[in-house]
Amino acid sequence: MDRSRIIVTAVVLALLGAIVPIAAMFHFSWVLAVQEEHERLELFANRAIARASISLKDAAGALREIDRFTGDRCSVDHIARMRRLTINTRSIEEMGYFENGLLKCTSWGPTEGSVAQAAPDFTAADGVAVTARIRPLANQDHPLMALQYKRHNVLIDPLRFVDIVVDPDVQLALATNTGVLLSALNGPDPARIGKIIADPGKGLDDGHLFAAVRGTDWIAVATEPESQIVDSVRRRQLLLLPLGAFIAAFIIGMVVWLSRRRLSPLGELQIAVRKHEFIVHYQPIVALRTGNCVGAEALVRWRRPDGSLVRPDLFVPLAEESGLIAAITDQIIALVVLDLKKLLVANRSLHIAINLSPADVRTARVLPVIEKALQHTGIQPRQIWLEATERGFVDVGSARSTVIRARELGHAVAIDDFGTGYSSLSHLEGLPLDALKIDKSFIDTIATDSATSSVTPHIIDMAKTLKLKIIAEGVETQAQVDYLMERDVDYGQGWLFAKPMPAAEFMAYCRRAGLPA
Ligand SMILES: Nc1nc2c(ncn2[C@@H]2O[C@@H]3COP(=O)(O)O[C@H]4[C@@H](O)[C@H](n5cnc6c(=O)[nH]c(N)nc65)O[C@@H]4COP(=O)(O)O[C@H]3[C@H]2O)c(=O)[nH]1
Repeated sequence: MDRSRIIVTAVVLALLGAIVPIAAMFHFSWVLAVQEEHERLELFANRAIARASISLKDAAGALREIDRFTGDRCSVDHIARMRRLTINTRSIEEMGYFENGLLKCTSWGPTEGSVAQAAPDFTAADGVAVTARIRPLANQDHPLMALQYKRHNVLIDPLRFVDIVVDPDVQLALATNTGVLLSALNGPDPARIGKIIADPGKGLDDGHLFAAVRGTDWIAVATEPESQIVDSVRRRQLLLLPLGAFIAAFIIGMVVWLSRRRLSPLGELQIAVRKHEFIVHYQPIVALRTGNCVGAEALVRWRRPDGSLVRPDLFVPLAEESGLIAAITDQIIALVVLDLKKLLVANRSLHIAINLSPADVRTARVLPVIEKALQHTGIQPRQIWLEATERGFVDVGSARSTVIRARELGHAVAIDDFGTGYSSLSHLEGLPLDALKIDKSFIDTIATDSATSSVTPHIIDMAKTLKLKIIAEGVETQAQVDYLMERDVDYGQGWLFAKPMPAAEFMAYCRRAGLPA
């Protein structure tokens, strides 16, 4: 992902991180307020059911008691008994006695026997038959409910069933389980109640919150306008919005931190390692006397997703500092094998020099990696040279054991950029090296009157004393070649011969320049 895409992604994530938690808290405030209100409405509906059941139980008790009366029916005693029960039972408006399906007397006295017994809507669990709505002769506009047990019945004002204390904004309705509306409190909309009874539960309908509860014999519905929860929502918002703002700030902070990390050089390098964004260019090494190509130095390049190449001196120091260099070295080893296996197998005199970091030299970790990479390839270990700068040999003890082990495995080991650090002859004497690369800065002084120009012959002499092969690095002019050849320097590497190039070009170069016998 390139920088602009990372920035756009980070901005989008930060915006989402800011909006989503706050929007979620608005939503939760609403959901919690609705949930609480539903519970309150459910409580009212439950109370209405309990109230209706108590009323029904009282009325049924009165009916059973009058049924046990043994005297003459509709006698003074019978009527007086019915009246007493009517007065003492809160829910009962009137009690009546039927004979042959016609009302013969009530708690208020004998009747003319013209009122017929109403057909029941349902029979409750205790055997009491319920007729939901009957219109008494005395008050046709105010329907009552009739409960009937054997020959007696009682009339009940349905309002008694919802006779509970509720807020004025809460509307209550009670219906039979079969859906017949019995009574209502605070004037609920009958159409809405009808809809809710048909599908009882909790919810929001046309700006009204509702909760319906189904009892054994009844369904109670409590509703109220949605606007009633505004205060409750605000209260919750006051609590939850700071939490949302905190989460938003946390997410934005994380996005900024992660994107800065991702955009930092180290973050980019880590991703490059993970995505194997490295390639190898090969710079030919030539035999100065014949001009033949004897091998190449493998030089890493970081190919960015946009195709641009990053020079190693821009990222190798960071890779060494962060420890990522180990993974990069491993990838370079694998790439060298992949790129040049055929060429190396066909030309045993060719070698490829791989650069090791100081840590690689210190730990020797890289040796088994190379051993494994060469397995079953046909490439001989002596065709892989290992190069390390003077910095890699500072800790002589561990460097020495790595060099010894590398040479046991068949590799040649070269000291790179020689002369730029603090290596001295005595320092080198302790290391069983194979080759020495003279740094470009010394080659540059050849045929000049620079102050350091006198150092180059000393380095050459020193290498010869130690019987090391000498490779002159950064050769750019024929004058430098002539000078080096005069002093029997074996090999040269530099732009005069070729710049670092991809594997295919290097193979073509070798064919052109010729290979040693
Ligand atoms: N102006 C000029 N330059 C010349 C000439 N001949 C060669 N060079 C450059 O000198 C550098 C030689 O590599 P080095 O001394 O090992 O120095 C290397 C090496 O220390 C390090 N490096 C490169 N690849 C790797 C790698 O795979 N692993 C590790 N650990 N370090 C690497 O990065 C350094 C720089 O590598 P490069 O940028 O490829 O630069 C290369 C090469 O392109 C010339 O005639 N004129």
